[in-house]
Amino acid sequence: MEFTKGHGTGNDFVILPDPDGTLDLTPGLVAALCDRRRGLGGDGVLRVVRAAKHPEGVALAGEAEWFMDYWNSDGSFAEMCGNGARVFVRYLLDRSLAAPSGGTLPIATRAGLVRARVEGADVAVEMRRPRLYDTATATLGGLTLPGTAVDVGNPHLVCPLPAALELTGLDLTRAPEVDASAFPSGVNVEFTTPGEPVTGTDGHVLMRVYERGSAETLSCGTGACAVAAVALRDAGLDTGTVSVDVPGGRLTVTVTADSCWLSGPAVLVATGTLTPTALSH
Ligand SMILES: N[C@@H](CCC[C@H](N)C(=O)O)C(=O)O
Repeated sequence: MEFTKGHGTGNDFVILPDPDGTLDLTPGLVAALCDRRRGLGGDGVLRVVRAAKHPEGVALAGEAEWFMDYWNSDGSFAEMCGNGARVFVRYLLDRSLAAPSGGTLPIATRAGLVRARVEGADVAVEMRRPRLYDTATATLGGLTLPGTAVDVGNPHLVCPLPAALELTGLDLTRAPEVDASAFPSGVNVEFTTPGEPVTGTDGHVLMRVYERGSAETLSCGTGACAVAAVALRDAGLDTGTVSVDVPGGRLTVTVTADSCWLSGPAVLVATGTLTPTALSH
């Protein structure tokens, strides 16, 4: 089985080419691949499959040739992965499996069609405009923080820290507790503090994230979009550009009237051959 390893600001993925959708990808195999000691290691798996050959992609096959079949490292599915989409596009271009037309490349995802644009070392993807729809709390080590629930195709809860607390002080080795009735399918939880002003942007936020299905990661693209939308709302703005610093680097988010662009580096680091029978699943 051929694989490629890639990442976007440290959010890392095992990429599996499966153009005709013949691979028997199971939750157990995904978890074994993502195991950092016994497998290849990753926050998730990106299966590269023709939209026409995947039951969840076929409806978009007329608009996009490729479907991003994203799985979290615990073997669960997610509707969307912003960094994954950026790395997926880097892979398609690197392997000459697709080429932008009119500057953009469409890909199909469980959250619908996503358009991508290459900007040198960066890949930008256009996703739906984040929808701020509720309030909820997250509890971490006895500390309960209010937050904003945000839909970016997948669910997020954005919790700004009180001024006295530092992001680096949070213990994210365990999942924050959230109200399960507010998030019946689980939620990704972002913790934020304000950053220093960055030239050319309307905001600068620092964030850490505990991802549904993958625990703490170095970056979360959809999480950055959720965080940017909350920062803009808190600044009294409806649209704008926000720099979001994650432990793995910097993402730039531009929220427009009807969509959201996520931009940052997307890197492929290795390609090889895997022996699936050697994986403990
Ligand atoms: N890291 C991703 C988000 C991956 C999915 C998430 N864990 C979920 O279950 O919704 C990103 O870059 O957006």
